[in-house]
Amino acid sequence: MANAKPAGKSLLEMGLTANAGMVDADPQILGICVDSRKTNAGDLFVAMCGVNGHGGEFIQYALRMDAAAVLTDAAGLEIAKRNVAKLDVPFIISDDPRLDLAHAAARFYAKQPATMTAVTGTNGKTSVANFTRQIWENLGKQATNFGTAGVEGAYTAPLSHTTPEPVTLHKLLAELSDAGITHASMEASSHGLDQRRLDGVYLTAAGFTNFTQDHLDYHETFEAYFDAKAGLFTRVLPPEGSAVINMDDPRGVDIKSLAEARGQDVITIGSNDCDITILNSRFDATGQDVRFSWRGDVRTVRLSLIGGFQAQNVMMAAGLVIASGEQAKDVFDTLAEMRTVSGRMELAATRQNGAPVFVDYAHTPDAVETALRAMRPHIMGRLIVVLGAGGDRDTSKRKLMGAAAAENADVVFVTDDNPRSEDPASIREMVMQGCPDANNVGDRAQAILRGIDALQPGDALLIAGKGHETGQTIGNDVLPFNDVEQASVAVAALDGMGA
Ligand SMILES: CC(=O)N[C@H]1[C@@H](OP(=O)(O)OP(=O)(O)OC[C@H]2O[C@@H](n3ccc(=O)[nH]c3=O)[C@H](O)[C@@H]2O)O[C@H](CO)[C@@H](O)[C@@H]1O[C@H](C)C(=O)N[C@@H](C)C(=O)N[C@H](CCC(=O)O)C(=O)O
Ligand SMILES: Nc1ncnc2c1ncn2[C@@H]1O[C@H](COP(=O)(O)OP(=O)(O)OP(=O)(O)O)[C@@H](O)[C@H]1O
Ligand SMILES: N[C@H](CCC[C@H](N)C(=O)O)C(=O)O
Ligand SMILES: [Mg+2]
Repeated sequence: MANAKPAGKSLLEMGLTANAGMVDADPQILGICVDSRKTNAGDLFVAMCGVNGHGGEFIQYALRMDAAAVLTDAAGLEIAKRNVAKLDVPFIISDDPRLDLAHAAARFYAKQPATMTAVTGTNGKTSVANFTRQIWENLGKQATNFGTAGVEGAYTAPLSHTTPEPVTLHKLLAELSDAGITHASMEASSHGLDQRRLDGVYLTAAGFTNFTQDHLDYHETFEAYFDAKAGLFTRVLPPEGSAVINMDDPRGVDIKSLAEARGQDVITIGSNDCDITILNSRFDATGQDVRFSWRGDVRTVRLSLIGGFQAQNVMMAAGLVIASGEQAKDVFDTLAEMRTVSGRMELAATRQNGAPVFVDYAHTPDAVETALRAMRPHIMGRLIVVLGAGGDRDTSKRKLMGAAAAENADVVFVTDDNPRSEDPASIREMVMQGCPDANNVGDRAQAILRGIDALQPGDALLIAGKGHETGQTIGNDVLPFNDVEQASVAVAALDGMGA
């Protein structure tokens, strides 16, 4: 792996000016750190106000580790003054330390793939980012995508956040650049946007998929959640960038106005009178044929993907690639090559009687409804679903997820999905409030086995919520668990190993 750690930089080179402490000093900054427990000598320590407390409390410890400078806000400075006798390093006091951190990290690492896109929206970010990378690859580019499933494509690495925090993000971008990656597509989570994690990235284009309920535990109101997402267009994407917008979502029109007000070019996607218009679709057991137009020019493509929403995601990826400079015809010529994104409507196993088992990452009410409704035209028989809801996450979505399952599937199994610190039975009870007739089977492997056992010829099973995940988080333990593997094991157990 390339060593992306740059030589030291002065505060000035990082765009920072000291306005407290030793204001005349401009030390060489050797690294940037947001956690006092990981601070090294020579680091810029960034003390931010967080969910659990103010990072200002930890300035005293960072200084003991010989941090060379501190970036914080007025409250952080007051806390430091209380805890430290003499502030003998430069302090940068900012109204928005997270924003300054993002730009400082960009200047510190100072490299990124030249062509970069980001996508936001409640659902579809990972899928769009992955399809964008696949299109670039098919056009012969050195490309990666990164987000919930880590870094994928010509460069791979694990990630702990969907949108990495600025230091991790810009270190990664420098590594990608050093490894010869010229094109990268990333996910912009609402947490990441709210916390300014990607404000230092130079984007050529940005996409908006949709806006429905999730993460109200963090954002509290729908408007705050929407504003966080809108920040991708009002703050991060520069005026010379292009916005690619799903107009079938009711909030697409709002994003379009915001993008136009900023002077950005707009490419619209939708089923009516858009730049890319999905005119018609024909679904079968293995995929779909899509008839669409690009600025009036009609084409068809065969996609080996299950679910009409996946065609929307593919078209959004095509829009992002076109917006980033590729010829539309070349882009559309690659679409038949799109492969399933891991854990997104992925065919995990097929029973001897022909009934398929799909694994999907639907973990919001809208995604559960969308995924189940999207499967209907592909199947002839009943639709069975296994789902749960995560612990330590938006509790108000649980009942709604249960209701979406009851309304759109014929048989429902409610099970566990990363209960984390919560009591798993209580989470299932909250889901069951939306689907009182469902089967309540806590053990996920057991629920999958029972769902698969229920499959008759022509039926299909959707195992929702964990997608590509490889663990079940119970308390602080992460037990190995993979829905795709469990589906194969269950089919083999029921139909015989040779099945
Ligand atoms: C709720 C949330 O997003 N929290 C993020 C936030 O933490 P925070 O600032 O609130 O941290 P805090 O615990 O209040 O501490 C305040 C400050 O004191 C510092 N500190 C704390 C303790 C100490 O001993 N020393 C010290 O210096 C902390 O580093 C922090 O800077 O800023 C941190 C640094 O950027 C993030 O790592 C952290 O992500 C936490 C771990 C997290 O789990 N975030 C999830 C919810 C998240 O971001 N998810 C989205 C995807 C969601 C989705 O779409 O599904 C993502 O992009 O991954
Ligand atoms: N365009 C879409 N509209 C509605 N639902 C979608 C769409 N695309 C994907 N989904 C549903 O959402 C699930 C998650 O998809 P994906 O992982 O691409 O979204 P995400 O936005 O990255 O999610 P996360 O917030 O976890 O990062 C899919 O498994 C599918 O059920
Ligand atoms: N990135 C999302 C994914 C949730 C997936 C689901 N398996 C869960 O644990 O709730 C989150 O952390 O909210
Ligand atoms: Mg994602």
